[in-house]
Amino acid sequence: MSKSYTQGVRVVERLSLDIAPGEFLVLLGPSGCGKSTVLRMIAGLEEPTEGEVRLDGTYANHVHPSERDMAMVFQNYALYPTMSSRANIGFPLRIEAPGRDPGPRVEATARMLGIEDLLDRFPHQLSGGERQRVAMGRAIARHPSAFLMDEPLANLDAKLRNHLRAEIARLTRDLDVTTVYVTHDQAEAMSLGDRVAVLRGGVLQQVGTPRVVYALPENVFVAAFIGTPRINLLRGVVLAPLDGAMSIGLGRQALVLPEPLSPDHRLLRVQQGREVIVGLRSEAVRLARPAQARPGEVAISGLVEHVEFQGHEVLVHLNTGSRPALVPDLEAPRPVSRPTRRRRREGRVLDRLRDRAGTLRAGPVVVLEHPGDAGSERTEPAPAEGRLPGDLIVRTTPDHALRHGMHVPLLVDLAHLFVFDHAGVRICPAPARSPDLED
Ligand SMILES: Nc1ncnc2c1ncn2[C@@H]1O[C@H](COP(=O)(O)OP(=O)(O)OP(=O)(O)O)[C@@H](O)[C@H]1O
Repeated sequence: MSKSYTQGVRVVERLSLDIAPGEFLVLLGPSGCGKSTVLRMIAGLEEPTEGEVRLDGTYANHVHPSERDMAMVFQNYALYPTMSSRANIGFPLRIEAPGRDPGPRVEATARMLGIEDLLDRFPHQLSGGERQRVAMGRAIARHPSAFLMDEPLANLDAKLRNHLRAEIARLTRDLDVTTVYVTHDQAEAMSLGDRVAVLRGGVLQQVGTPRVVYALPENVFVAAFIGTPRINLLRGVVLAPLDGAMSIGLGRQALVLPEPLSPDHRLLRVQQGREVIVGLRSEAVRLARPAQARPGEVAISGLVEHVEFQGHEVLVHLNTGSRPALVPDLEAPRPVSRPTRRRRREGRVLDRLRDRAGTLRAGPVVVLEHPGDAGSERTEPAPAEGRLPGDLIVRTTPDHALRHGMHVPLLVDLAHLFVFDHAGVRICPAPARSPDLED
């Protein structure tokens, strides 16, 4: 299905998703990517501009929200301020079955959520977490066929969020109710979802189990959006000389691919001379000398730029002489200078062109700052605005005595190497190859 609010501008672009009965599906993406719009179309609060919503296989575009047997939970609780928790939880039951006493269901729901002692309080007498529990109670009490949750934990502090997250996971599992959950928090998505659907600019990028979207991201955006610390993305170039070992040049250094080449590495040969993006999660690199290399590990080195102490671990920001690839939607917003009149006019023309094209809000997944000069011997990485120095972040234990300016040896585990083409699409591991992870 697609959705346009203003004519021609699609905020959801040909999204196709099958949600299984009892499944917990998370819609994940940055602010404004269309998650809530998708949820509202499922709820019936918005009608798709094109396409179909099917409920249990039946065309349902025109089915009124109240007829869809779904319960929504919002970020802002949306409790009736003049009603007690008891009345709030019982409200949908009274609408559904007027004349029947909602009491027993309300009591049972409150027991399930551990909020029996809050039933006679009013919303202004409750904390944020308690209000959200009451809102959950109101959704659960009706025994709907689906829960739709729009960032229900966004207004709570981190500790409470973790606690309620665990509660939501337990409740939805126990109740076995199909749940669609919207969030921009990847950690929340990964810990809750049976599957995670990653959206960007209204376009579905990938849908899969948390394990698959983490281990086999289909493009640079998914790779960068999921996982902390964020994956390292370095601009590289594939070097495949006829008479020597194949390698991926990373500015000042290169990853030499061990012989015999693995099937995935062999496929990289067609990229010879082309710019690629190398993705290394922090677990793919360790601080160790070349002599300690295990099979499949190759040596590079880096200069310590910054050491981030986190207690149980340390994040080391290194300069390896490569240049980072930027993922536009994920970079910190840059200060916008006031547009000149000319630029404003150009903006309007662009908007009109975009309108006429009918789509697409999603630009390129990745931006290579200076296309064409990837192979050149630039030794200094160009630091992106607002970023910490260094092009590679490595996780290590706190017992390494590291200081700014130290030169340290590194081992890269090629089993954890991702390679994306210049447009950001994953080419290694090869997309067709699906290790046992793909389920
Ligand atoms: N009623 C509306 N009229 C016009 N544009 C809208 C309307 N609702 C949403 N939009 C636009 O549609 C796009 C998607 O919005 P949506 O709320 O679905 O995104 P989201 O991913 O849920 O974002 P957030 O996490 O910030 O809520 C945004 O650009 C938004 O400005």
